[in-house]
Formats: sequence, C-alpha cells, structure tokens
Amino acid sequence: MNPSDLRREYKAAALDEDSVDANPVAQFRLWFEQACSADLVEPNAMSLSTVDSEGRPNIRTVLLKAYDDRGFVFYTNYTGNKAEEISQNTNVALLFPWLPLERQVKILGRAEKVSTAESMKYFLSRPHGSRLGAWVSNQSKVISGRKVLEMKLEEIKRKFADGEIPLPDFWGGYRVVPRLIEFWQGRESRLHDRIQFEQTNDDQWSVSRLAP
Ligand SMILES: Cc1cc2nc3c(=O)[nH]c(=O)nc-3n(C[C@H](O)[C@H](O)[C@H](O)COP(=O)(O)O)c2cc1C
Repeated sequence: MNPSDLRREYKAAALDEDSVDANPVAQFRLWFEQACSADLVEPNAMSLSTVDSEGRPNIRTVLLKAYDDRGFVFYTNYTGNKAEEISQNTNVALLFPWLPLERQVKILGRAEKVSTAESMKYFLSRPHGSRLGAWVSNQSKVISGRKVLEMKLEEIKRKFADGEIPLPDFWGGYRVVPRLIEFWQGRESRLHDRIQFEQTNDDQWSVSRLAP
C-alpha cells in the first residue's frame, strides 16, 4: 500500500471556543470518558516524550492511571531510560491519539515523582503478576535473552512466597503537571479545530485557537 493513497476526511465532530469547558482537565475528562465509551483499545495509552541531557528526544507509550487538577499520572521503573531522562530534564510531553474519534490531546508539562504513599496504593491494587513483574524487570537494560527474565521471575516468586509483594523502592509514579493542553478535533478539508489552553502566571488558563 502506498501511504500517499491513504486519505480520509474527518467529519465526526467539532470543537469550538464556546463549547469547550473553561477548565482543560474537565474537557479532558469529557473526551476521555467518550474515548472509553467508544471502546477504543487502551484509551488510557499515551505517548510520553522526554529529552536526554543533550536535548535528543525519546518517546514511548505509557498508561495513564490517574488524573485531576494536579496532573496526569503514570507508573514506571525509576531506573529506566525515561526516569534517567526525567531526572536530567523534567520537561515532558504526552499525546493521546484517539484516532477513531478523529481526536488527539497534547499535554506539555513537568514530571515529578508522586508520593510513596500514592505509588504504594496503586501498586497494591495491581494484579499479582504485575507486582511480580515490577520486581523482575531491570527496565531499559540490555539482557542476554528472555531466559534471564524467566529465571528472575522464579527467584522473585520464591523470595515472596510467604507474603505480600512489597512496593519496590525503584518503582513508582510520575505526575505530569501541565502547563499547556491542546485539544485537536479533525475537520473537513484539513481545517481542523485546535483549542489550546496555556497556564498563565496567576495559575489561570488562557484559551486560544490555533490554525490547523
Ligand atoms: C500499550 C502500552 C502500554 C505501556 N505502558 C507502560 C507503562 O504504563 N509504564 C511503563 O513503564 N512502560 C509501559 N510500556 C512500555 C514502554 O512503552 C517502554 O517500552 C518502557 O517503559 C521502557 O521505556 P524506557 O526505556 O524509555 O524507559 C507500555 C507499552 C505499551 C505498548
């Protein structure tokens, strides 16, 4: 298939300054609920972009696990590449590609670790296998083969055979505190709607429409 032959008009919906919620987190909630109701695969999947110490970007998918006016939370290993990059530069970007709804949401902000209590609460809510998995994976490190993971899993199972699986001290959440949130709704003839919220100095949100 030639990618230049792939073409589709976006006609599903519109977004304008009058109908958008004045609070971008409330607007996010509306679209997130619609993404969940539309049965999208992993509606909470988002691309997370970081930069390394030399300003080179990196990207990967993570899962949104909580959000409110304070920001957008995901969980990960605190020793992997993304954590290393965040420790050097807290500026990150998130992107939700809700393509069947002809929508994307972009969030720019600063990543900060959530409290241990918050990570603990989430960790204990995870299924048994996921809790074991957090202990097994030395995230982002080169390993000689899958066997390494399987052997480590057996070791960890033996170690915690008699009780609860505790929160590893190298695992937890980050909250992305937003300074900019953009809602993109596809429209006909590529004249898409882009409504951008930007944080002002007095903690308010200023709203603008951007050209597509
Ligand atoms: C659908 C999907 C969901 C994912 N969710 C997470 C997640 O919530 N946390 C995480 O650490 N990695 C998650 N991953 C794996 C990451 O994309 C990535 O491979 C991993 O975090 C290592 O990234 P890093 O080496 O840049 O630190 C997910 C991958 C996919 C495809």
